[in-house]
Amino acid sequence: MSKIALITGATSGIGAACAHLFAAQGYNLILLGRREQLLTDVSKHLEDKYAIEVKKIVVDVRDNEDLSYRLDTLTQQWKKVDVLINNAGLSQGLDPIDKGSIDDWDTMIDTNVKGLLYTTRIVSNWMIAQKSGHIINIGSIAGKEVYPNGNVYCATKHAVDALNKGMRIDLLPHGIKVTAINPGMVETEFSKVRFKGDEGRAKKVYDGLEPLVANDIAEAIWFAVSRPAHVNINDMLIMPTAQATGTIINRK
Ligand SMILES: NC(=O)C1=CN([C@@H]2O[C@H](COP(=O)(O)OP(=O)(O)OC[C@H]3O[C@@H](n4cnc5c(N)ncnc54)[C@H](OP(=O)(O)O)[C@@H]3O)[C@@H](O)[C@H]2O)C=CC1
Ligand SMILES: CC(=O)[C@H](N)C(=O)O
Repeated sequence: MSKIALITGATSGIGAACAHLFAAQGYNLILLGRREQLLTDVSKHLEDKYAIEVKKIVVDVRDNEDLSYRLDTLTQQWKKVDVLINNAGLSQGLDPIDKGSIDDWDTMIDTNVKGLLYTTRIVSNWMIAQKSGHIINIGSIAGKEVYPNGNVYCATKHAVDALNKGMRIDLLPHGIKVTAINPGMVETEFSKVRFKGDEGRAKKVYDGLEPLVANDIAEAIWFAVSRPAHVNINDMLIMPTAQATGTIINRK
């Protein structure tokens, strides 16, 4: 059976780019996201184009009960996951700590941290059973530096940074590789989501510079996954040439 990649947040951006790249490499895919139509469109396109098999799971990674149920009902064959890409995540707002929305904070913490934990808690056990696997955690430059008004989003990505290091220690004895991929600015739906659909404000983020595109990150992930058995990429920081630090550029 072909190798299997499980990708959270596969309906757009980096996750969708990873789905395309891994499909092109002949992987069968388990794709997760909340938007069913987008998931169906991506899945059908890839099955037609690459003659692979795709399992689509419409789920909110914040809902551990539903996530556990949907993953547990996969067949044993489909639980032989070779690569887990913990990608689902978002930012909400860009406000100073004294003005931030508690609901926004909860959404970011529940998605970026707890959603990643819930998924990993299940899939890591599948990998332990097969004594192999590779977990890719999508962090951010925001997990290395804090920028003005980045507060809670940066905190969630700092948490991912710590979790990545912890997973690497805990899972090494089981022959499981763990890698953090930390992008700078990537032009996806990220900023539109951050600014709650304000496309003008989202576009302004990238004014005057050439950001990364989703495939830049997918290719970096493929590099990490395709290293020989004795090599592990622990942590990769990938920035637009135009972005020297995590400081938000042109985001007002
Ligand atoms: N773009 C950037 O500049 C950077 C992005 N990152 C990180 O990269 C990752 C991917 O973001 P990016 O591709 O840019 O953004 P997008 O908004 O394009 O994609 C985010 C993906 O996550 C999914 N998602 C969000 N919330 C949930 C949820 N509760 N349950 C399930 N899936 C969810 C979305 O699917 P759906 O809405 O269908 O559920 C979507 O597929 C995120 O973790 C982000 O923090 C890191 C650094 C920079
Ligand atoms: C600054 C970044 O590169 C990142 N997209 C973020 O918003 O944290």
